[in-house]
Amino acid sequence: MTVRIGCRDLRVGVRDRDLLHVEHLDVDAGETLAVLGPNGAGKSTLLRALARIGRPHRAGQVLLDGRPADARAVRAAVAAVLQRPILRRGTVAANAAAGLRLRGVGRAEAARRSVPWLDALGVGHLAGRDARTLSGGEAQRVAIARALAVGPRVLLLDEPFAGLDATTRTDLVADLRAVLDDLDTATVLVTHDRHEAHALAGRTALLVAGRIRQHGPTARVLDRPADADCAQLVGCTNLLPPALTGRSGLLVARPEHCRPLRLDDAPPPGDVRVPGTVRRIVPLGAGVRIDVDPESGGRPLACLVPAGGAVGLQRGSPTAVTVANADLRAVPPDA
Ligand SMILES: Nc1ncnc2c1ncn2[C@@H]1O[C@H](COP(=O)(O)OP(=O)(O)OP(=O)(O)O)[C@@H](O)[C@H]1O
Repeated sequence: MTVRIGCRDLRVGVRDRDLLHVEHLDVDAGETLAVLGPNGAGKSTLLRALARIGRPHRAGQVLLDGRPADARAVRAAVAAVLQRPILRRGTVAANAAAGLRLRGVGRAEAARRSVPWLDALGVGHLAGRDARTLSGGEAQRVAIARALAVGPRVLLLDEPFAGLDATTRTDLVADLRAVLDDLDTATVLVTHDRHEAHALAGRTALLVAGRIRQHGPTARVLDRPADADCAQLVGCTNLLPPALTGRSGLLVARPEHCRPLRLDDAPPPGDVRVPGTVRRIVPLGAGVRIDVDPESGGRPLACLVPAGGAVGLQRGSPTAVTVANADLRAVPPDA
């Protein structure tokens, strides 16, 4: 694999405040890297700095093919898709061709090269439609087709699925995955959704407060959070300090791995068991979320169980949140 785009010691700031400081990031040709972070972490700032658009970065370098690249070289290599697609007046076909037209390609050639991307993204049948009449999901597909039509060496996606309903999002994620699998484009996907990272990216970087806290193969990052902030990002939202578990060190667990048992049910040996009281029960369609206040105090623990899993429990019921040893992860305590 060859490194297609990267950065070294990249800093972006306002006045005396650094919004972003990324020491080292590389994305290979044909690879998708997810940048996962909470609101305000600096994800869009990183994407814009990589694309060399907007505010100039304060320090550091953006690399293309391993060498420092100026804004012109980066812009020639990169196509970006933003959270809310901006489509121009005119037909869907004209919008899909717009990136190529901007790069000086003639009208007929631009149409010839862009129409297959509309087909690949499942919106070929809308080619003649006024682009401003499209739904959010359709518009996002056209925006992705427009970006891919230019044959970008680097594709930057800034929360491209935000604002889409669950079914539309799942369909688009699957279609995009199939398209990207056939390209040697280096793709950076910014998202706050770990499921999107899992579906699309071989590697994931967790960005917290402008810094990369953890970085590695997506499956490993999602399964082995490096600290409590990373644990929250990857869905291990239950914090189990020693006072709750009797064990040394901070443990974390996913709600789907926590079960509210009756107080007199003996958990299998080795499982952690936290006695408490049901705080609330929230039906969530296919499942039920049961929040439990631990007896010894601290933040409530969330249990996600299949529908029917709350039988016999109500607000105020005594219970014991139980987690199998294999589902617990140890993280260092906050610095
Ligand atoms: N011009 C600016 N002046 C001051 N602060 C700014 C400016 N632009 C961005 N910021 C701050 O920089 C931080 C990072 O913003 P950014 O948009 O990159 O976050 P993000 O991770 O993409 O968030 P979201 O998920 O909400 O889109 C935020 O705290 C934001 O308020």
